[in-house]
Amino acid sequence: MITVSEALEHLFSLVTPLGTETVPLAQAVGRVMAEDATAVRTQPPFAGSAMDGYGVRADEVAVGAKFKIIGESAAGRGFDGFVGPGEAVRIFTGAPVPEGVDFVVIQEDVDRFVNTITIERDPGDNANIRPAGNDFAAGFTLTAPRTLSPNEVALLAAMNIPEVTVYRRPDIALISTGDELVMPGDTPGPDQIIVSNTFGLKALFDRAGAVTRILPIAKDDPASVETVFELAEGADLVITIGGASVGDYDIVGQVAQELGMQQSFYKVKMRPGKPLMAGRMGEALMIGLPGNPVSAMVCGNVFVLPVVDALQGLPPAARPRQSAPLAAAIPSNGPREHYMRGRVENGRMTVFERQDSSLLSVLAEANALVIRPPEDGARQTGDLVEYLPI
Ligand SMILES: Nc1nc2c(c(=O)[nH]1)N[C@H]1C(S)=C(S)[C@@H](COP(=O)(O)OP(=O)(O)OC[C@H]3O[C@@H](n4cnc5c(N)ncnc54)[C@H](O)[C@@H]3O)O[C@H]1N2
Ligand code: MOO
Repeated sequence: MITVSEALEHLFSLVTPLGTETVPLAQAVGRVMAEDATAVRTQPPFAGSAMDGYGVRADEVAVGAKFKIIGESAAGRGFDGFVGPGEAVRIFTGAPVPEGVDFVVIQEDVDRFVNTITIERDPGDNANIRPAGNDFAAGFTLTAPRTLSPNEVALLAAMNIPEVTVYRRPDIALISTGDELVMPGDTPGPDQIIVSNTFGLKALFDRAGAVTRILPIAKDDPASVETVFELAEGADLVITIGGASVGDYDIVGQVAQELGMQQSFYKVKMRPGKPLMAGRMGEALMIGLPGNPVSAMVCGNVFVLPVVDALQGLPPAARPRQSAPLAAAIPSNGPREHYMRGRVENGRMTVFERQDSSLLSVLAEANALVIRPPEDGARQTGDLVEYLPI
């Protein structure tokens, strides 16, 4: 059996980043930018006032000083003239600072009588002026690749970039297998259960930028699995759930290979998630996830998300780990790398008692997978453990 990091390396070797497309800025959040974006203008393009008040000459600012108001500078409509000694301009936040002005006295520190102001309170040392280019200068570059956050979308807008070149969203086809499975809302027979992790996985992948199609559930017979595989035509990534282990009805690997899947690996030294498989299937990448709901979700986080990232042109790498001290002791680990469900709160990690890979109610409580190396000894309260945020 290979290790988790070896399996990830194998997966990355099967990935070729997808092509690119151009999208309007309003649809760019969460997408991976494919080309550097460079500002063609300086922001702000002029020295602007940071406050509402009166623009004057700094060397004249003193409590008791009087100024004559000679005009107004508003945002979008500046004052064209020159402001000389003893003169002031009424100025508003975001307005261009006129020539001659190098200090804005906020209006709360001033008494105004008709067209004259008197400084009543010490305005301090802050000139309340933002210099031109205070935010960024023309030529400033936001580098690619990066997954665009709302903050970066705002920055691109300020840079006057109306559309962005991004990597195409991966098309993922999700196939659940098993005679026992019915869709949520259907009426299950006495030996049946509701398909669940399919929906969790779609949510997980779509949040990472993919467009995930849930295909019809395949029955535990080769003809049915084959038919549903055909429906996956065109997908960048075909993901099966279940039928991956060694039971008589675990036929996914065999059918996939009959359809031309070139297997890269089968079985990983981890817990849960041991019966993971992957390979190439024509143009697509195929990943076979174990059926146990928590195993499927753990493998989705550990393996599929980095693949979704890499398909979208991000550097091939595991999702970053964090660390936290344990809130309570945990026993030693066995021979497989264990991804234990836990919850980090107020900087301390609680590892849950119940770790069976069928427990979605426990997974839903978790916000972390605590990573235990193989044969890791017992850990005490306060010991630092590594985890993957989920
Ligand atoms: N003799 C052995 N038995 C098992 C081994 C082993 O090494 N030797 N490995 C165990 C491990 S570990 C896992 S994980 C499971 C994985 O089995 P499969 O991938 O073949 O999954 P299934 O048998 O089809 O299903 C397992 C379990 O999960 C339920 N399931 C499946 N798909 C879904 C779905 N989409 N939504 C909700 N639940 C699903 C299914 O009903 C089963 O209860 O094998 C162990 N056995
Ligand atoms: O490794 Mo299985 O994935 O324990 O449940």
